[in-house]
Amino acid sequence: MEPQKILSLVNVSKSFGNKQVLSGINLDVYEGQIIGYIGPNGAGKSTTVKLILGLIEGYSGMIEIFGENIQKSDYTYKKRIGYVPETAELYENLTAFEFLIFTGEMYGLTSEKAEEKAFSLMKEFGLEGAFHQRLSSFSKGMKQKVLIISSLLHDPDLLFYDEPLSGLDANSVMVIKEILAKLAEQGKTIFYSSHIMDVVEKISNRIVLLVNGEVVADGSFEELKQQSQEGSLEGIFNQLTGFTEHEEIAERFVQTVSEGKRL
Ligand SMILES: Nc1ncnc2c1ncn2[C@@H]1O[C@H](COP(=O)(O)OP(=O)(O)OP(=O)(O)O)[C@@H](O)[C@H]1O
Repeated sequence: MEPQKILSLVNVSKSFGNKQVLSGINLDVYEGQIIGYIGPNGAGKSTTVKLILGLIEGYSGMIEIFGENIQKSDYTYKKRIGYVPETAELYENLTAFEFLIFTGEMYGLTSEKAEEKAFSLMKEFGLEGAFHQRLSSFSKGMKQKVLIISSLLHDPDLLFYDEPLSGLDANSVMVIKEILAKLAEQGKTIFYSSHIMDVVEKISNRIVLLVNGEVVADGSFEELKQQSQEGSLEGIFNQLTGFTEHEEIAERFVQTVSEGKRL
């Protein structure tokens, strides 16, 4: 059976004022794919994700999710989506329990089911003792785990993760990587945006590189490696973004830092 197309971007362009941020993005994403969506700071990655999620508006081209044009469909498709944003506004005064019940119910779970699932998932992360504590008292990594749980409570088919491992320790990173691989095996589709190249290299089965709002590479790590003759995704990234100046920049930076000190 042909894999199902989950997400499609056709010639999508977006400008903020007179600044063009995305220039004709074409992308078809299929069931079970883990897309590593990478690119330099300001390339337009978050903008792409926010457009797909309907969080920002005003673009040209077409975006389809689960076969429906998002400009024409109602909001029901959102129930099948999970999202961990780059910077999250957590309701810090709520406890983890309250926050997770709230998001679970918003996505259509009963409060009993949301509580049961939220507690079990918190427990798997070793956070059951903090279930009734306010999020304001959570460490960065604990908050990140709560966000990951909230993105999965309703068992979505399509996941958008923007730097999801931010603040997580090495053990937790291993667990999340494994979880993502298992979710993809079950047919979930994951759109994964990150700057941590070795993680992207390991977990993605397809890598899309965005530079200045344009897709400049799209393929598996093995395919990109063959095209570029570089051994690591970091090397491929440097090569395709034309960046070779790290030593010179560091040299000038440190020189400036050490200038003009009064003794
Ligand atoms: N609401 C906005 N208004 C004006 N410009 C914006 C807005 N959001 C993003 N931009 C601009 O769009 C460009 C792309 O931003 P975006 O956040 O999509 O980049 P990114 O690839 O996710 O970067 P990073 O890796 O740093 O997170 C940047 O130049 C940014 O300044």
